[in-house]
Amino acid sequence: MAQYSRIEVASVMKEQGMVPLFFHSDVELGKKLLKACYDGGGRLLEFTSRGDFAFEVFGELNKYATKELPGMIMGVGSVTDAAAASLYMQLGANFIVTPVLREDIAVVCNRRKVLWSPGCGSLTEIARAEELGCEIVKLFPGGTYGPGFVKGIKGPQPWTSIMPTGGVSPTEDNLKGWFDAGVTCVGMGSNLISKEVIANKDYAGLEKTVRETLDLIKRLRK
Ligand SMILES: O=C[C@H](O)COP(=O)(O)O
Repeated sequence: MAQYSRIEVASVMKEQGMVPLFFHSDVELGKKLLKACYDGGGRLLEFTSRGDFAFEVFGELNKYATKELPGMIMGVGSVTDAAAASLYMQLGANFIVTPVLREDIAVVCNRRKVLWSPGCGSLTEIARAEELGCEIVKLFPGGTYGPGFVKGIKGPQPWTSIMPTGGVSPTEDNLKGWFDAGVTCVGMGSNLISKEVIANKDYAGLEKTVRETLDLIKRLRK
């Protein structure tokens, strides 16, 4: 079961300002990516459920993180149904991210007091997610909506915590736009843990980018 309460998870998401995410079916490679993010200062990561053996791979990565990376919070994204959410929680997922708002997933996560973040694309969906107890909503695909959409939502709903995901990149221009608009954190996959990083096994490069991006986010928030 989850090792961190949803309050702890939400607070690390907010503090870190970024949720790195990836999928790979190779456990050993996944451990190296995880370690690079951790050594770069990351303390929370989303493994996306996007391919063969995702359950097994997550189970192994979570065991590794629990044993070798103290304080690392592991969650699962791209979860599309309540059965999968339940299984991932059984494997120790500390949070669940979904591409769409599904009330059955909200129910199973709430029952176990596990933070869930649904992909939303309208103010009506966001409001419904909050009624169901969502703390941080994922704006998906974030790049399609843009920072202007976030600014618009923060007008009538200043309490809403938003995590744009999809098309976010670790550049100053891109992140400044999002944080100036008032996001709580951003989700970052292919522009951070890129195909090139994986193909070249550039773990040192990933560690450096994670460190620099976390520093950049701190600076942008001042
Ligand atoms: O839900 C995850 C997103 O599809 C990741 O998008 P990204 O690779 O553009 O960061």
